[in-house]
Amino acid sequence: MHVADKQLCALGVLEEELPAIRTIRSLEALEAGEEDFDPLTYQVLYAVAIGYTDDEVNALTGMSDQSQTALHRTERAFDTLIVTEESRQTIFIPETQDDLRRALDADLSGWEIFLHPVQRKLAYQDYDDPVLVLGGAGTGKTVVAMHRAKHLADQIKADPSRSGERVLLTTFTANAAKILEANLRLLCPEHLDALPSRIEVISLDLWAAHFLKRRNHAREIVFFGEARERLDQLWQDVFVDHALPEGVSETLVKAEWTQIVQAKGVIDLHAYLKIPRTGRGTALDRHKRAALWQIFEDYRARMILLQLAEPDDAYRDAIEILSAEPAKLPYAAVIVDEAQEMGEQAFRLIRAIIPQAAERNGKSIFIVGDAHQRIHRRRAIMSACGINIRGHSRRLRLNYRTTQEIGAWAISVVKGVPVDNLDGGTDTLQDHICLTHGAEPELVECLTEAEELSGVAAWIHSLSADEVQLSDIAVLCARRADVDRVRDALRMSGIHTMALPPDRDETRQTGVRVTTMQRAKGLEFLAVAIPFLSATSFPPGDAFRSAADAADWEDIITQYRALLHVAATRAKKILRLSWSGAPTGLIQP
Ligand SMILES: Nc1ncnc2c1ncn2[C@@H]1O[C@H](COP(=O)(O)OP(=O)(O)OP(=O)(O)O)[C@@H](O)[C@H]1O
Repeated sequence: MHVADKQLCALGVLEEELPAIRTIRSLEALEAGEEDFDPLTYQVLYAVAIGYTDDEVNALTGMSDQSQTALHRTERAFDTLIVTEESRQTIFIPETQDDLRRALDADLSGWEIFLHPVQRKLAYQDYDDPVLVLGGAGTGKTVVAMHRAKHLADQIKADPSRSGERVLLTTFTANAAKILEANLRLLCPEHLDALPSRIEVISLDLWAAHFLKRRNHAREIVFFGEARERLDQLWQDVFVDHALPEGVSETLVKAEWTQIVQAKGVIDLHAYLKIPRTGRGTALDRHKRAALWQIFEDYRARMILLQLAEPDDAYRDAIEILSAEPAKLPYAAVIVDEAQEMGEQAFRLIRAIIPQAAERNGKSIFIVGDAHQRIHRRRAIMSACGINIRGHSRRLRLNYRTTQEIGAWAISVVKGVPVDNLDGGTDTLQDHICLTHGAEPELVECLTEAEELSGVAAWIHSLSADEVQLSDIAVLCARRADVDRVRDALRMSGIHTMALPPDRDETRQTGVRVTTMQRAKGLEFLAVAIPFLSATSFPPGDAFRSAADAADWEDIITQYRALLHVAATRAKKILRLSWSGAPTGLIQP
């Protein structure tokens, strides 16, 4: 690619740096020479090299100052932020008096005021087809999803003939939905508080459960806990009554049930014999499949007898009801966050809530996700579930949360792992850019776990001495049991802790946040410690309980890579990783 000197200078490159720039022949060489350039020059060169247009580069460089400003929460008044033409392009300008008052009065985060032009366009444009937004951790996918919800709810509010319509903003877990709702309350409380509310925020599991309850569905949907144990017992009863085909273990039967039969919605032997089992590690011939089908039928029959249902059953039942009465729902749109965790039945349900025909009447589907962060094993190809994005797939590339140093480390954990784009293609973080710089992640090798724990406590004390708020620090663990251990150790060192911040109200409480990596999804902290990354603890031994063969084993390792990637990308500025003995093979110390 040739870019003229004049053009580079117009984008902000210093003239005296041009000779050095002209020696660079590849992106790798540019990355290696980062230290040699002025930071702004580097940012411009990088953006040009990965194909940004001049306008995008200008927006990016103008943007970085303002996002920094917002993240540091300086006291600048809102009207001084919108004086320049450049900032007008890059920020979200309040459209109502209420929005403006909130922006001026409240302690707002960056995302409530700023939107990058790419984000703004995505959230505020009208589309004829479903839209998919991909982007690495911290690129503002959730922010875009929230602004999209606000935009669509604004349109409903503005048109009295649409009164009663609403936007369904959904995500994978109830915890993530809670966080979303708390943030949305800052952006557009009037839509949540309206009667009836113009935006409904709920996990898809719960949505399906409520929907079926209103339709007098008799079966209890089993998510976890005591009912889950009853299903485990059911499997044991079924195994007593059936001989397993040669070479097939109980673990394999259960994995086949979850990952093929339930995930793909297979309901009869004929379909099961024909279904492609892509990704499964153990071959099953016709004969074995027929034998397994008897086991599956028996398990299903017993489950129905006990009036229990698995989440995929619930999705399927809801889809069936909706297919018979599609027009009755109030939803003008479905917006999906964390879409990488949604399986086939979930996408089919979303399609059933907004059937294709309804798109002609202005109803819409908007999906955001990042398969690098898939921490559960469900996956799907959206177009195979009837959600055809017809080229409406967009990528967000700028990471507003983590420093370049933390981002690079987090990406190294998932490097080489093939990652999908939720629609049958592949995805990559090659063009991911972090907007800020900071210290390298601290990698700490210890002799024992006790030493690790006292190291984490000393680290927290030193951050406190540097005036970092305890509530801005998190310790993230792979296992629930470790959360308690960490809390005990920190308490002994005189450090106040809090198990989990489920919503905004609690973020005001003091105390270091100690939680599992899974529950940290959707959150962010100034400083994050991740202990217990030794070869014997990460992944934890019991993680492999459901592995039926080598392919499952690999899958679980990939899942734990993603989990560590998620945990590391929760850190905005400081990341500390530790292990005792040998480190996990998932990191390069
Ligand atoms: N245009 C922007 N200007 C300033 N800050 C922004 C902007 N967009 C997003 N942010 C901030 O970046 C951080 C990450 O945003 P968000 O949580 O939406 O990203 P994400 O892509 O959903 O992340 P993840 O996939 O890791 O959950 C948040 O602190 C958000 O406020």
